[in-house]
Amino acid sequence: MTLRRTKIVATLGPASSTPERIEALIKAGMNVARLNFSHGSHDEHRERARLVREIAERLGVHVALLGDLQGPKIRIARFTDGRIHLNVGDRFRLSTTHPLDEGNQQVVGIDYPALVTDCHPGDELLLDDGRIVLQIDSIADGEAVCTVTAGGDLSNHKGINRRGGGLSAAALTDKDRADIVLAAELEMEYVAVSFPRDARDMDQARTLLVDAGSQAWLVAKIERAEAVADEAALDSLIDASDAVMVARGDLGVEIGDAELVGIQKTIIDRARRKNKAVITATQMMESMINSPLPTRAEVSDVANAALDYTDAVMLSGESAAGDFPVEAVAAMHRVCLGAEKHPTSQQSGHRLHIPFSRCDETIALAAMYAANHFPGVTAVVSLTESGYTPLIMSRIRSHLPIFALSPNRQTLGRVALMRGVHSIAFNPADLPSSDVNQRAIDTLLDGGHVKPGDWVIITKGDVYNSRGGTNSMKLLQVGEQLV
Ligand SMILES: Nc1ncnc2c1ncn2[C@@H]1O[C@H](COP(=O)(O)OP(=O)(O)O)[C@@H](O)[C@H]1O
Ligand SMILES: C=C(OP(=O)(O)O)C(=O)O
Ligand SMILES: [K+]
Ligand SMILES: [Mg+2]
Repeated sequence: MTLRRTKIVATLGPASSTPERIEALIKAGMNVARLNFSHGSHDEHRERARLVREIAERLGVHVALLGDLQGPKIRIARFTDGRIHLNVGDRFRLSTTHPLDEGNQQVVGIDYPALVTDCHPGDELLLDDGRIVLQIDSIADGEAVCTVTAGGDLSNHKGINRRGGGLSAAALTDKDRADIVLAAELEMEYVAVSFPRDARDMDQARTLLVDAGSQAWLVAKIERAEAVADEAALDSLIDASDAVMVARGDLGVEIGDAELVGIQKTIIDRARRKNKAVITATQMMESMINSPLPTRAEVSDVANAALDYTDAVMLSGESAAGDFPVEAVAAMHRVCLGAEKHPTSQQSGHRLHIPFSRCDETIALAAMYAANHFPGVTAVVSLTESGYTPLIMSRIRSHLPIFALSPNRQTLGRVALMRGVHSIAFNPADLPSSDVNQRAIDTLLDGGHVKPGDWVIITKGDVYNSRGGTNSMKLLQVGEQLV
């Protein structure tokens, strides 16, 4: 089977919570399951996480869990009937005093008192990633009175942005703190911070995670106008993270859709140069919420993100609440494989003229350079403790698979997000060091990933228990007698 390089993140929700569905999603190609803490209870998330772990183990694959914090996003509360429909010209009120469970056709509650002080008549509010637009007519008695200028269905908990940005509270809320503890309990491989303003927000989240006993890698969601206002702002957020997400839902609303495509390319490129993973998110297969096939535009969007060399493409409503979650994963799988055949996916000019700064980085990049240039090589193998070496390796464009061999379950899950990296459980601790390379090759042979006569490149460190320990690479021919 052809290994897909571009990874698939799928959000789990009501449409993807039964054991059968989760199994089908994994078989169709879900590499990372996203639990969105903006929706659902802790017990629901616990149960989904348990199912993902259990089913992945039974199927012999590694699927990472990504917890996505709600952050300071302002959301409407709930409707008595779950949803309403707004028409252009309707008058609709957002109220800081209306009961939170009793939204109706005229008014819905909102748990953000500052809305009425931060907003002014004439401001435009965008709901549900911009699908619904309200113009504020007046503000009085704790309510914003609005006219609908773009209508549609509106359901519980949809987000609110102001056109032009600048509408949100402090970065980590009390709810986020509680959700971080849950992420630690569930040993999630990744935690995403929503609406970080700068590196301090990321540092604060990291401290909270470490205090909760979590080893999760941190994802900065790039979704504020401020975060992409200049290169320094973007770079400082990337530097403070292990991975970033091009969170196009909110970002597109804040900066406008015309700017979005260029910014996506900039974020992917800068993240990769800084040895960070990157996820491209939101509305990638949006029409598949109601349709079993994507549009040509969606096919093109997913393929172009893959050609931009994103690590992963993401599904939100398509897999969480749509009618065709498994088909959406299958469509992404198919489209990514197609895009990866294009020559630009395989040729690299990565950091050709830029010095390296660390030993493991130098070995990782040299290994990939050698692999890309020596035609006999069919696989790159990294014996890794933390997953950091395969992360660096996978920053370079290549058509060769990178195998991350690790004894650490969280590491095996973590590499599931990285482009072109495939995980294999492998414990070198009890082997004499002279046997380790042969045993690694045998493992690849057993999995049908290489055949006698192939060349493989193996990287490793002298000790197996520290991040950043990789200091050697070896070029070996499969089947050759090793000493
Ligand atoms: N755990 C969940 N429980 C209920 N509904 C969910 C859940 N996760 C996602 N959804 C639904 O799928 C939609 C799209 O998912 P997503 O993009 O993750 O959410 P949002 O844009 O609201 O943050 C949500 O608005 C919500 O209606
Ligand atoms: C992924 C995003 O965040 P959320 O779905 O939580 O709004 C986004 O805004 O694109
Ligand atoms: K979220
Ligand atoms: Mg968002």
